[in-house]
Amino acid sequence: MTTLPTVLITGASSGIGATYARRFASRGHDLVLVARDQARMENLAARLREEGNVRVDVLPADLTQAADVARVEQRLREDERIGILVNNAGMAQSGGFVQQDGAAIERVIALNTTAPTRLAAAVAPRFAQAGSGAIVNIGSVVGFAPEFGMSVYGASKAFVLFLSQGLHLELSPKGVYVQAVLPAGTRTEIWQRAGIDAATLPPMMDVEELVDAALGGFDRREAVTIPPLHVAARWDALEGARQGLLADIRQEQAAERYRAR
Ligand SMILES: NC(=O)C1=CN([C@@H]2O[C@H](COP(=O)(O)OP(=O)(O)OC[C@H]3O[C@@H](n4cnc5c(N)ncnc54)[C@H](OP(=O)(O)O)[C@@H]3O)[C@@H](O)[C@H]2O)C=CC1
Ligand SMILES: CC(=O)[C@H](N)C(=O)O
Repeated sequence: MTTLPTVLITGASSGIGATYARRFASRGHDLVLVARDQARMENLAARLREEGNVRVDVLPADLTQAADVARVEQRLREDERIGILVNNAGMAQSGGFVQQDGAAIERVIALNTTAPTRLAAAVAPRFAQAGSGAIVNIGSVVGFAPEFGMSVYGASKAFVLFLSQGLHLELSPKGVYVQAVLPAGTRTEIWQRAGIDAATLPPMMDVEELVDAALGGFDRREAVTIPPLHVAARWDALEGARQGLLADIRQEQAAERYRAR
């Protein structure tokens, strides 16, 4: 019998992360749950153990704190049963750029970019050595949309997409699967935590629908999964335009329109 890899999920105490935990447990995977709220994760863990005969460990960590990130990195390096990392923990923010203070900006960047990058870096060498493993990074369609007026959050999610695409190119030839998942508005606590009244926003996707679609992309080994994108050809066109732009960049000379007359 093949042993399924253990899945370490960050932000597993609520929303998308807790739903991933339920879905992976129902597929028979053991889990390591990471977030700050230990009691909430213990509750979820107890339910999953009861329902699914799976092993569930709880690893409390504040991923904006370097020492806590280091403990999770250590677990990822040393626990060889862990074969899937879901980098899901994240936070949004309300208000425009001029309303953000430095500490709030730093928290968003630490949680949404530094932590997932460090956790991926902790596990990637072991996965590459083994020739297997998967890293799932939760981005957002906001990363495409400076128009949404969430510049720091959107930039952090653009980073997640870029990082995922870079890791996909580097690691897939070594047998490691990297997936970026880009949800749009999904009904979770993220809105309330950011001080945004979700009732004032257009209708959103249900969290189970989002995670089931993301897992559909995972099973098909998609590099980028965008559950709310209805016309898949739009993504292919964007990628095609990007490749076309790269083909027209020539580093030895400025473009004609910038040359002195
Ligand atoms: N819901 C949406 O509309 C969308 C969400 N996303 C992304 O999905 C991901 C999950 O968000 P979602 O489920 O919606 O939101 P939730 O607020 O429900 O979940 C966020 C999770 O992250 C954890 N978390 C927050 N701060 C920290 C921290 N400092 N250290 C460790 N864990 C932390 C929370 O747990 P705890 O408080 O216990 O630490 C919680 O488990 C995020 O990356 C978000 O950006 C992307 C697009 C749309
Ligand atoms: C707060 C948001 O904007 C949301 N989580 C998203 O990424 O769509």
